Amino acid sequence: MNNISETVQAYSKKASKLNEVIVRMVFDSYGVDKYESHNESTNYLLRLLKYGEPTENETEVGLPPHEDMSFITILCQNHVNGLEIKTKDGDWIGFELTSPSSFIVMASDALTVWSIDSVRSCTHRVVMSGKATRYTAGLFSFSSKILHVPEKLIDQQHPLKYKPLDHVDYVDYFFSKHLGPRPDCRYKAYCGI
Ligand SMILES: O=C(O)CCC(=O)C(=O)O
Ligand SMILES: [Fe+2]
Repeated sequence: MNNISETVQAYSKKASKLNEVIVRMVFDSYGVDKYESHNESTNYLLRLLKYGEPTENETEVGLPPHEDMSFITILCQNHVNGLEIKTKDGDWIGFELTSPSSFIVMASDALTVWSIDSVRSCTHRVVMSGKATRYTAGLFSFSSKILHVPEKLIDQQHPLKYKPLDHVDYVDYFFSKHLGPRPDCRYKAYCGI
C-alpha cells in the first residue's frame, strides 16, 4: 500500500529529473557546459499547498506577491487555477492549465543572479476565486555549492553585477537571520555588487 511519503518521494524524484532537463536546456542555450556539476550539487524542497475555496466574505485568498529564492520552481496543480504572474508592465496574467500533466516552470532568484539579470525571477501570486479547493506541489531547486556567474556570460554589455551566491546561506539569511523589513529585491541586497 502506497503511503503519502512514498508518493511524495516518487513525485519528487520524477520532478527533479524534469528540473535537470530544464537546467540543461538553460545552460545549453547560453553555451555553458557545467550543467552536470550544477545538477549534482542541487538539493530540492517539495512544498505541498492547499488553498481552501473562499467564503462569501473573502475576496483575496491565496498567496501574496513574491519571488521564489530557488534556482527554478516547478509547479503542478489540480484543476483549480489561481496562479498569476506579473508582467514587465506590471499587469497580472492568470493561467488556465487544461491538462493534469502540465507543469509550470518559473525562473527564481538564483537563476537571475546566475544569468546576470537576463532571466528575471518571476513575481507571482495566487488568487482564489472559484468554488473549489486548489492543491499545488511546488518543487524548488537549490544549489548546495556556491553559485558563480559563468565567465562566458560576462562581457562589456553584461558586466558582473553579483558576488558568488551562497545559496544555502541566502535562504537561511532571509528566513532566520535578517529580522528587519524585507528589501525590495532580496538577491540585490544579499549579493549585489
Ligand atoms: O500555488 C501556487 O501555484 C504557487 C505556490 C508558490 O508560489 C510557492 O509555494 O512559492
Ligand atoms: Fe512562489
